[in-house]
Amino acid sequence: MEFVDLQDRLLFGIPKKGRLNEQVMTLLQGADIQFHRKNRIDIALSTNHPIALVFLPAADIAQFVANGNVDIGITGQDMVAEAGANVEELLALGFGKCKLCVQAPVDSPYKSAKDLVGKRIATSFSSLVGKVFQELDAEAAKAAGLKQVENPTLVQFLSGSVEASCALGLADAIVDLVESGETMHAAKLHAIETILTTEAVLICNPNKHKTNPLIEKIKRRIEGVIVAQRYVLCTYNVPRSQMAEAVKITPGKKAPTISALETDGWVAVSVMVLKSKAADVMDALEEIGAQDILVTEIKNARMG
Ligand SMILES: Nc1ncnc2c1ncn2[C@@H]1O[C@H](COP(=O)(O)OP(=O)(O)OP(=O)(O)O)[C@@H](O)[C@H]1O
Ligand SMILES: O=P(O)(O)OC[C@H]1O[C@H](OP(=O)(O)OP(=O)(O)O)[C@H](O)[C@@H]1O
Ligand SMILES: [Mg+2]
Repeated sequence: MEFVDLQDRLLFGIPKKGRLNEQVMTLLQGADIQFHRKNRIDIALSTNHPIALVFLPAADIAQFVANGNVDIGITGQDMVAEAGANVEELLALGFGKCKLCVQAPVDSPYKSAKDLVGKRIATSFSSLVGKVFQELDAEAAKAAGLKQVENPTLVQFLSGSVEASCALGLADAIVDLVESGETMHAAKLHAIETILTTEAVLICNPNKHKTNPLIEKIKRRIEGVIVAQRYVLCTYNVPRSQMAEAVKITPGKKAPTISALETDGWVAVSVMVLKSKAADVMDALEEIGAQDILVTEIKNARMG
């Protein structure tokens, strides 16, 4: 194998496949972190920064960052919690949003996690789930005046297709991620408790952050890409008498930029608006007499 010289490069752990991969690739592109990845090689040197991208399973990234095998990385908060990894969360990225839920067959009598004490639970999150059920076991024992329960809950690790385990008779319930609920409903399961909510995060080894200005630069660039993805720029003209109303509708991220127009009694406003709210904002502005309302995409941003 060709020798890859990683000396003096910041190592950046990237999910190599799965739900987070595509969006992370978009972030890297937006942040202008260029690289060339050879087929089937999991380390790619950036061509315009002293960075090496290390493509890893999302589940391993938190531990790699905590151990200092890579300096920074992107993975889910669920993965950080499961690994019990000591990492610094630099930035929540706003994608990979889902919940880790206890799920039971819809035709089962289980209505809460407590009902599953002494039963069999299948999950890919055996460390987190083990802790949850250890506590529930202890509570059940205490309530019964015992030192410990006779039948401790059995938490069984499965690396994938966890939702099939109830139908296969392997488990009484499962703990797995839920986003749309499609997978859960297709397996005739329903959520009876949420253990945590999660999204993708940029993480860093706690000892590396303060010493490496490149980490701060990457964070700022990624932050800019996220703002640009989330917001649009709205400009409009409005009678000065309606300015207070207009500011209520478009308060902006910090404050709107307001400038006087040549036409007497009118002002021009330029303001950032959440993309998801843009159509409602345009309706509301029109109602108060605003004119020439334009919404434009933001390509990149740096906020104060
Ligand atoms: N349905 C989902 N919706 C949103 N985010 C999700 C979803 N499933 C997983 N994630 C997030 O993505 C992270 C990585 O999960 P993913 O399933 O992509 O990895 P994987 O299991 O290694 O890949 P694959 O499923 O391709 O084998 C999870 O830890 C979670 O944070
Ligand atoms: O609520 P939903 O929108 O259906 O999403 C939840 C599913 O997404 C993930 O699976 P993934 O697609 O990563 O497949 P996997 O089970 O092979 O990991 C997760 O493990 C759930 O099964
Ligand atoms: Mg998966």
